Amino acid sequence: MTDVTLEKLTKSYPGADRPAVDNISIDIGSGSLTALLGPSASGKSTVLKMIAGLLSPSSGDILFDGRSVLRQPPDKRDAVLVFQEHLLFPYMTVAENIGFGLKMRRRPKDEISSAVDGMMELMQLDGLAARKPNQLSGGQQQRVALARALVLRPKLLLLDEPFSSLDANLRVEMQGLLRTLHAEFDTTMLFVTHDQEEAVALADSIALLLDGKLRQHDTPDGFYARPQDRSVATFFGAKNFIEGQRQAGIFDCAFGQIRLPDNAPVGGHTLTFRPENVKLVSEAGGINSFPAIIKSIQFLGSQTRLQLTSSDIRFEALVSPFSAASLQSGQQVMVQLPPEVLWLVP
Ligand SMILES: Nc1ncnc2c1ncn2[C@@H]1O[C@H](COP(=O)(O)OP(=O)(O)OP(=O)(O)O)[C@@H](O)[C@H]1O
Repeated sequence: MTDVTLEKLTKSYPGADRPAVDNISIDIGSGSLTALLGPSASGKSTVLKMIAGLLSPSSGDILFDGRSVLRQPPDKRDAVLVFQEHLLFPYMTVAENIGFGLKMRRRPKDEISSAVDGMMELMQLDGLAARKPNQLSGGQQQRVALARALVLRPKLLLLDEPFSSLDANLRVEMQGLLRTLHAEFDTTMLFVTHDQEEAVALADSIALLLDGKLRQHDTPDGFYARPQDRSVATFFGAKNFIEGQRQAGIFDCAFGQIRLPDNAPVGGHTLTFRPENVKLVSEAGGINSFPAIIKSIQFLGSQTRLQLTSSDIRFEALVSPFSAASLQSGQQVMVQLPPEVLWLVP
């Protein structure tokens, strides 16, 4: 396991008008499963390649367990990078692909063969040893790519959009497998994804990159409960942003005097709350409750989306289909925003 620290890491490609990676500082804890999350072109792959040693930073440092690795070539970093396109050797069998790294390290033949057998079993690749990559499904190819990386027992495993080419069911299966592997191997894992749901489902910490900058590094629930700013909240699906004035523990806005939680950040002037945290209540008078008119109702299967307005301010709620069963557009309802689900962003 390796603790990875990025210190003011910056990469500017020649001719670009802004750095692809801009002054990123972060500590990726030893043994963690961390997602590097961001939309396309936010700099995720560039960070991964610099950590793997395939690209040199323009400035800043990369430390493994407190020591700079900038002068170490990729093969000396004990970090293995698995690409989205698997990049298996097409002319080698599955077993040869998996054993390739150990062969390069000149390990004895019987050691390679037992390590390969062990990985084939762990990755549920039994019976496929003699196949060539083009005789495998996409999911099987991804398993072979993971096996080829993990057989080297790297201290750091880097995965670039590992499951993006797989269909939804296979994706969920591979995500489960990755979590199992993380629990089984003493490896720090850092994976790149543009999919916020995948990051939340898999990672124990998420680093969000937007335009090459690190916007927030937090636990998955931290991004929902405590987004640092509006762009972070929006990336995580927040819809409700209400302008107003903060006065101590109260937010004065179109909904009235809304009581804030004690930990609401100082300096925030926009109230945000998740649609799923809006409560429908039967009576007026509760804390942070106010009337609203239903503008539209959309059945989504396991939830129902309500578009609401109160004092001409639109907001969204997600409620259970059961509690929405008797509702109609145009109807007035009482809603409640419990203080603990509220947050302020700048
Ligand atoms: N070799 C290169 N030369 C010049 N510019 C590059 C190079 N590689 C990447 N870039 C640019 O750097 C920026 C970040 O690219 P990067 O591939 O790191 O983003 P990403 O977040 O991984 O995107 P994606 O999810 O689309 O793969 C982009 O604007 C891209 O065009």
